[in-house]
Amino acid sequence: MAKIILSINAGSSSVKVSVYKAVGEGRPPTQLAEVQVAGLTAPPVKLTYERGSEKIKDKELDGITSQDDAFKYILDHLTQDKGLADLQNRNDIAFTCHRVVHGGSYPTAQVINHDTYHYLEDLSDLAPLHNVRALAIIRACVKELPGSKNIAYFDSSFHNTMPECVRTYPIDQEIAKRNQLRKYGFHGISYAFITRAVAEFLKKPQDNVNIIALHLGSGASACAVLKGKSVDNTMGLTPLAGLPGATRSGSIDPSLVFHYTSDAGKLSQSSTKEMHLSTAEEILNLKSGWKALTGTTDFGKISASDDPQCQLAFDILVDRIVGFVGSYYVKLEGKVDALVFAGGIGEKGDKLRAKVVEKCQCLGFKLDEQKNSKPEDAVVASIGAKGSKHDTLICHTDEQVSFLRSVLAVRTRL
Ligand SMILES: Nc1ncnc2c1ncn2[C@@H]1O[C@H](COP(=O)(O)OP(=O)(O)O)[C@@H](O)[C@H]1O
Ligand SMILES: CC(=O)OP(=O)(O)O
Ligand SMILES: [Mg+2]
Repeated sequence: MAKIILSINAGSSSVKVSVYKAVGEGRPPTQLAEVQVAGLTAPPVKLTYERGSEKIKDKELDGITSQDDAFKYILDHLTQDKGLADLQNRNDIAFTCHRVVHGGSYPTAQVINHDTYHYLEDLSDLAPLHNVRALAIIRACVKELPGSKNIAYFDSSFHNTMPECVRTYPIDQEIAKRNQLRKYGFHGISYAFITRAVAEFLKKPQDNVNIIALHLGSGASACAVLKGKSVDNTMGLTPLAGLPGATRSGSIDPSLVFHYTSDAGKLSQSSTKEMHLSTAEEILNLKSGWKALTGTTDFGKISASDDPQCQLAFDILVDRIVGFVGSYYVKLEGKVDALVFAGGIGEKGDKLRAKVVEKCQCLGFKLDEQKNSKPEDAVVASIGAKGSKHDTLICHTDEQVSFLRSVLAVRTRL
């Protein structure tokens, strides 16, 4: 019987699952298929599926409203695909690897058992759009796939190398330690993939790579990578800090919430037994960002529109990104191999890339316009102008491969 591994990535607006087959000790598993259910914050929800030459693109789905629904749909889709001969039965699935955004102080992948599950559950309030949903999928796996082993890897782990002065918030340190209030940073699974892929592209050892990386998806962040390690990330205690996103405000003056509503500290109506969300957290995580400014969370539409609110949303993202690029350029002392764009917006948004790089021209970044509008279809593609001081790259990040590698690295037997 084939040993099938599912890599499950519950993002804030999508669920992406890659299917792999274990081919034996010491050899990397082979990828059989990739499936994505996207648009959970901007219906219609759409299915994309790829297995060899078999492709489904943007098929509209009804009745799917959560990451949990999406996962169950994906599981049925995979087992019912006659062309996926190695996965005809749920018992074929031996391992389910999960992207969990907040891993607290976990440095490496963890097998899910009673203790690890509850540790992650306790962290749910610190990643309200993510952990609760990833844990719901883990519970679904335990129920629907009793024969498979669940292993989790974390978006926060890559940032464990951030210096203390970056990690520490200037607040009462006794309270900070007791309540684990510090900057954790997120999108680390993607930044680990980007760092490794860019090192290969530049033909440099990974511990010699300095980049400013931008993961711009429904959640957006920037990361400063020095000698292959994260030294700063714009997200913080939770994924709310830093850049704005589809439904998130990004960094604002923290006292704004008390002026926005006097109910800021009360539990929101969408709180559940699993998710304790204050009114302020709900406003800043779910009712802000592009959605609040433009009514849509689709940044492709926002970029193409000449509506003034869309243009404002576009300009806000550009402004916040270039602010962090400048800050990280200084943190890296100008020794920057490349500025790297990744994530749905980073990979597809040529207009945004053009504007960001134009504003960063004073630092030595310049685009080749033709390459930017028609980038090479490769994992990493250069879009920088010939002769510019620093290169600009697009990286097609693959979080599912990245956390699968991290799981394999801890030598869980496959
Ligand atoms: N052509 C495009 N230009 C700019 N943004 C785009 C384009 N196509 C898709 N996007 C945006 O990419 C984002 C989704 O990114 P992705 O990284 O896949 O999401 P998630 O954070 O859920 O993993 C959405 O905001 C979507 O609108
Ligand atoms: C951490 C985070 O914000 O993830 P996503 O962009 O997938 O929502
Ligand atoms: Mg994502």
